[in-house]
Order: sequence, then C-alpha cells, then structure tokens
Amino acid sequence: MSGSDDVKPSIVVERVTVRYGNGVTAVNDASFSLGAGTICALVGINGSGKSTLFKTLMGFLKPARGSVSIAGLPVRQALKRGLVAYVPQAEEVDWSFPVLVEDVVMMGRYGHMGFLRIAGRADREAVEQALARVNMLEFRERQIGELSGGQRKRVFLARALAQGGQVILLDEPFTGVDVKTEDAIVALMRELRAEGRLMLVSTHNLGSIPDFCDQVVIINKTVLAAGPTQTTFIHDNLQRAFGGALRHFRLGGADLHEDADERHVTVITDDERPLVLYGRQDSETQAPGTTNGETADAGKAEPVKDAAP
Ligand SMILES: Nc1ncnc2c1ncn2[C@@H]1O[C@H](COP(=O)(O)OP(=O)(O)OP(=O)(O)O)[C@@H](O)[C@H]1O
Repeated sequence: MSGSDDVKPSIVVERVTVRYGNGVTAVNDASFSLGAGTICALVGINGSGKSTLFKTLMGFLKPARGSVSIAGLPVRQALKRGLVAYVPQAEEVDWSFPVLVEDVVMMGRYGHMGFLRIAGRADREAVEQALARVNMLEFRERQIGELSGGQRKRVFLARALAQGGQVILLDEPFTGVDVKTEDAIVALMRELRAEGRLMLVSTHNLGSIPDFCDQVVIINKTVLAAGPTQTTFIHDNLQRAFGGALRHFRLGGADLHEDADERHVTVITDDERPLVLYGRQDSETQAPGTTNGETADAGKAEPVKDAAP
C-alpha cells in the first residue's frame, strides 16, 4: 500500500523541551518510547501539552532541547517518507471549506504522487479501500462539512489509512462521536495494531483506556509516568496528573449496600466518560479494570449517578 512496508514503527522522545514564541514552555524534559503494534493513550489535563507534543511529532514545532525520532529517523525524514499520519481535533479543521470526502482522503496520497499531484490508479484504489475500511464509501461525494462529527473522524482516519501511515497520531478521536462510532474506531485501531502499526491517542475518555490501550503516557508539561496500562494507568499516577481537576469519589458501606458487603466503587472522571474501579478496602491503587484478579469492564461501566463528590 505504501513504500513504508519495510519500516518498523517507533516513537522515541528523549528529554524534549518545547517552547512557544511567547516564552511559554509547554513541554519540559519529556521522555518516552513506543514500539510497533501498540495503541498508547496520551493522558493529561487541559493545557498539559498533549497537542504540543503532537505538533512536535508532526514537525510543526521544533524542540528547544532534546530529540524526537520516528521509526529510527529524524521527524522531517519520517514525514517525508509518509510514515506519520495525523487525525486532527475537529476544531483544527475548517469545515466550511468546500471539499469532497474523497478529496480529503486523496490528500493522504499526496506524498505518493509526483510534483503535479496527479492521482493514478493505485491512489484511487487506496482511497476506495480506505473509505470502505471506515465504512464511508457511500459518502465519498459528499461535502465534508455536511457530515456528522463521527463521520468526519472516520474520513480523517481513512486519510491516514490511504497514506499508509505506520505511526498514527489521533488527537481526541472520540470527542463528539456516539458510542457506536467510538466502538467502530476502536475496532479499526485494534486491526491496525495487529498489522504492527503504532498509534498514539490523546483522549480525555479515561474510562475506555484500559479497554483498548496497551500503553499509557501521562503528562503534565513533563512525562509523569509512561509504560504498560496495567502498571501505569493507576490511581496514584492519575491523581498526580489531574490533581484537583479530577472528580474522584468513592462509594461503599451503607452508601452502596444494605448489608455488610465490603466492596466499594471508586469513580475517577475528568470528562463525560468516568473510570470506574471496583475494589475491597484500599485495593483501588492497583491497575484500573482489575480487582482481585477479575477484570472489570471499565470502558463499558455505567456512570454512577447522583454520587456526592
Ligand atoms: N500557539 C501557542 N502559543 C503560545 N502558547 C501556547 C500555544 N498553544 C498552546 N500554548 C500553551 O501551551 C500549553 C500546552 O498547551 P496544549 O495545547 O499542548 O495542551 P493540551 O494538553 O493539548 O490541552 P487540551 O487538553 O486542552 O487540548 C498551554 O499552557 C497553552 O496555553
């Protein structure tokens, strides 16, 4: 599909500091590394530097210090080879711009075309396959601005697929999409992981992370914790990252049970989708989604309503 089939995707961020022109240091001394066949969540409060990190990985911003390499290459070379694909936040796109769905997806092929950007058969086939894969083929001749939020996300995912990106950066892919579309996006991401691709996903939907991410990077200007979800996406790290911004409450005893049941429920949320931890006594410091060896389906957990913070 692309000239990148021989490439082993990876991201290595080493002691990276990024500053804006106004002097704001948005990312300071950040380090983490990710390998092939990975879905990694990038988690942090508003303003913690997630988008800045993405912009750095996309070569829009240059680190003041430190280094970034993608598939073993400097960012610029990785971009030139079309190895990095980006699925933007909805706010970053001008939806009034008159462009057809298939033209947006074709943009993913530009790196494969010559100077005059004339699409060949392989490009048209790649666009068709990508649209089919996200179930948007029937919308190919619609204006992008006429689509729903979830459909727009799928079109940008199709653009990343048509490009053949081995490292895919997704900025808030679940914002403004319904649960069915979220499930479809997650299913596609799992397929891409099985193909060996590497995805870095910025998300505020804490509840769905244990369900589909195998790695987590938690940031607040710098990397507070990075590693496998089981050992990194834990209560103490989240508390450090979110502090007062995190709504955190625990129900147990008479609030939850009419008998002497010792079990309790802890809910941690910074957004519309809470993370629900089930535990006994002080056991919720273990990895979310697991309790006494059982797996709790945190991603599908119902929000606990009317709970006092
Ligand atoms: N263009 C810019 N010029 C100057 N400062 C900026 C610029 N963009 C972001 N910042 C600052 O850099 C810091 C990190 O912002 P960034 O957008 O990376 O956060 P984020 O984690 O993506 O936030 P959110 O969850 O709200 O999307 C913030 O303090 C922000 O105010």
